Amino acid sequence: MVLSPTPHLARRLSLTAAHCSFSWYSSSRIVYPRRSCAIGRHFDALQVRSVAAAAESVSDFDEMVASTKRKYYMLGGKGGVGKTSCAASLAVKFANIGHPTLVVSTDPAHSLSDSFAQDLTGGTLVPVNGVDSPLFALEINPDKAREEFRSASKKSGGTGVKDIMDSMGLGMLAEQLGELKLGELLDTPPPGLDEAIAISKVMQFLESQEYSIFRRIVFDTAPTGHTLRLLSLPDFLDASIGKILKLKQKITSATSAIKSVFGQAQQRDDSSDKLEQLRERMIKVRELFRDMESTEFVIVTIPTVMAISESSRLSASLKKESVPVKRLIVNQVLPPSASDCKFCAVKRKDQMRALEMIQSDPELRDLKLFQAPLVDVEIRGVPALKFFGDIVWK
Ligand SMILES: Nc1ncnc2c1ncn2[C@@H]1O[C@H](COP(=O)(O)OP(=O)(O)OP(=O)(O)O)[C@@H](O)[C@H]1O
Repeated sequence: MVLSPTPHLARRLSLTAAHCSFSWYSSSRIVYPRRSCAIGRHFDALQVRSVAAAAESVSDFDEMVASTKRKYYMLGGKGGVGKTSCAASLAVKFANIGHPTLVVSTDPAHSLSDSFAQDLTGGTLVPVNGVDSPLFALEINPDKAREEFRSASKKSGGTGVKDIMDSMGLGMLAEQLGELKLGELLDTPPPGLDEAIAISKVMQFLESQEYSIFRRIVFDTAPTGHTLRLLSLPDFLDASIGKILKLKQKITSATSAIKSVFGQAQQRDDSSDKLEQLRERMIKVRELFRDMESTEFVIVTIPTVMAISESSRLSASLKKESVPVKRLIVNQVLPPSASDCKFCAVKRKDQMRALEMIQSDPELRDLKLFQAPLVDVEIRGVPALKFFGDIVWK
């Protein structure tokens, strides 16, 4: 099969390197740009065969689009491997296939705006232009989300309650509160907190009727370290908030008894409600992460030993936490070439070694593999994302 990009796209993605020019061809179900520069043909044939062998369990994208039920895809991996490019291209592909889609960045260092070449900042849903079905993007403002959590928690269980207790001479309870280490949590939020709050915020959006149209939700997540901490956070926050609320209840009944003695009216306490809501949302985030029916974590990696080792650890952690993980994208794979560029040949050999690692890695070998070629232009804007997505998501 030969793919011929439109002249416009060919210009945008003029896949030409200093010494090579490209056309498109497919091997098995993988489509590669073919370079006309001359690397030994024998070597090339070997490379094509082994890349194809390494990718024997090539993805079945049909499975990802088949259902009209809402599905969540979380793309994550090591920093800089191409998570945003893959997430944005997947979102464009879903939308063009006919699924109204929302793409969300929960990475505190957002790059969705750069990827779509559109201003998507502001923490609200922004329509992405140039796709067939509705595609909206959302970059959660981590500072705002964290502030919301801080103010809700502080009012309900943090300094606010501690001050009240101190003023009432309930120092012992204040000490108990100290044991919760809430102050620490609020002042130096652990990595992953932004993301947990961001995801819970998205859940809040999606609960409303207005957003029920979305069938595919694609998350561009923060690098691996954040993800791993994020997985344990809902449990941690659930437990912390649970303790705070229990303590708050004790204090409230104590204070209401005192107040009734002095005939003071009870005041409605919104902060507890808010904290309870946050807790419920955290529980939903935890459930969402483990829902085999609707959620999938897609690992994005590149063909280097370091990145694949990290992906293996990520996969193991996800499985240990019962997070469904079925697919692996290997991005930036050097296309086969007919040139004798020494650098390319050495680099490709190196990549082959890394690709072979996947086949023998117990954490990765059973995952469905997607390969994305390294292209020599930035994948930026909807036409480029569409083009890239058509190569990757098959
Ligand atoms: N297959 C590819 N070919 C060429 N360039 C690529 C490819 N994939 C990604 N890039 C480029 O690499 C850079 C980083 O990509 P991207 O922002 O998607 O990575 P990321 O994993 O989301 O990064 P971060 O961890 O910083 O959020 C971008 O300039 C992007 O255009």
